[in-house]
Amino acid sequence: MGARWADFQYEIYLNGMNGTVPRLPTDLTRLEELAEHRLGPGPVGYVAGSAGNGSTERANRAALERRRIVPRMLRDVEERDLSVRVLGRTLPAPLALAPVGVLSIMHPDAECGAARAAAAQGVPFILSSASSTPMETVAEAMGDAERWFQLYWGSDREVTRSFLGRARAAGFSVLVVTLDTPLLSWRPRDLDRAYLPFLHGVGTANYFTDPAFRAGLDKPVEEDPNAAVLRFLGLFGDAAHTWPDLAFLREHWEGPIVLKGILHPDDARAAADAGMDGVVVSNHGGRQVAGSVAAADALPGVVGAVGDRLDVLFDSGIRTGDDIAKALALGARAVLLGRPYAYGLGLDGQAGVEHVVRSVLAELDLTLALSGHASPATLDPSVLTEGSD
Ligand SMILES: Cc1cc2nc3c(=O)[nH]c(=O)nc-3n(C[C@H](O)[C@H](O)[C@H](O)COP(=O)(O)O)c2cc1C
Ligand SMILES: O=C(O)C(=O)c1ccccc1
Repeated sequence: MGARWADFQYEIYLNGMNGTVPRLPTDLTRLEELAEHRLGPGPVGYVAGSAGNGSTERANRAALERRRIVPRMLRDVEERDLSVRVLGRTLPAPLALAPVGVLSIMHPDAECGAARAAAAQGVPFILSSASSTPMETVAEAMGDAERWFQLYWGSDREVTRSFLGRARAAGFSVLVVTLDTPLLSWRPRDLDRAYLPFLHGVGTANYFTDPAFRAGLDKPVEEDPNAAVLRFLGLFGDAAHTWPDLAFLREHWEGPIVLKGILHPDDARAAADAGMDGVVVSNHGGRQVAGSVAAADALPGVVGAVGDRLDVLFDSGIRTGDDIAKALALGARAVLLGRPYAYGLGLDGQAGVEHVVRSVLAELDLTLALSGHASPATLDPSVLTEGSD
């Protein structure tokens, strides 16, 4: 219920009566700067960095900030409910944690810390193929909480088939297939430091524990880790896939499938034609195509093309509760939160991720209430205006 999210505001003020203030800022746009000061330059550079000169990342923020909410008054927002129906399930709020690989570079609790935080708050956790912890270990840390698996759809069918079987057996219920990363982009912050976590064996846990992956190695991973890393780099992506290949995934995954990285209405139509259940409008947080269309600018076109055929989710640039409100008003059913929770993890482990989730949802609840909306259901494009800068 909405009130539950807004309770965080009172909790913070009440703690203040004992002289306690939050350990992390409640304006989540400040987390990046804090992380830059407190965390190692290689890891924070990897998370904060993006493609080219960063223009896509800046465009993502500008496209959200340019849109402004027009608040309405006297509409009875006393009882509020942020829950939404997405992919046949009810989520307590229109939010999931985005797949973010290699989280052990942020904090030793890594994916398990983030997953426990998501579980504690009732928000789905999307585990990356490139996690630093095997999927079974993360699943165990979550109990029966909602978890989705993100697939890097690589060039080895046996490894893909094995990942899908393992993910289903470990209780991951939705498959999120990332299409925008068949190759890593030109990322100057990482290039200038010659920093790539995988070369140090971070982010390869699902592969190194996988029977199909291991079967393709001449020597066990433990005996020749470099050969294993090279095999990982050779197969994690596949730039030769085309739309008909989706039939393979449809055949081997029983639950909902969501395609992540959709920016063109025709690609969204192709997803629906291929029997997919959802898309994530995303440019990977500006980390893949420098000069790409801002994700929020691509959202209305995709919603117009397929909004009545499948569920449209959104990420890339979400930093605040009002950003979420804007994405929902543009037609997204829910959003994924990326970098902010990775910084929260880096700065304060599981508690940091919970702080980030509770802050952004409290802010969303209060933003909706103060704008005249008791639930996401009344949001539509008419709620927004494009103010002059
Ligand atoms: C450090 C880092 C690692 C990421 N790893 C993955 C990944 O393994 N799989 C994936 O689909 N997306 C990955 N993403 C992209 C996120 O899922 C999401 O699309 C992006 O973070 C959204 O942009 P934002 O964080 O700027 O809002 C990663 C993003 C970051 C910052
Ligand atoms: O860094 C990323 O953005 C990313 O998505 C990724 C790609 C390959 C492996 C791990 C993460």
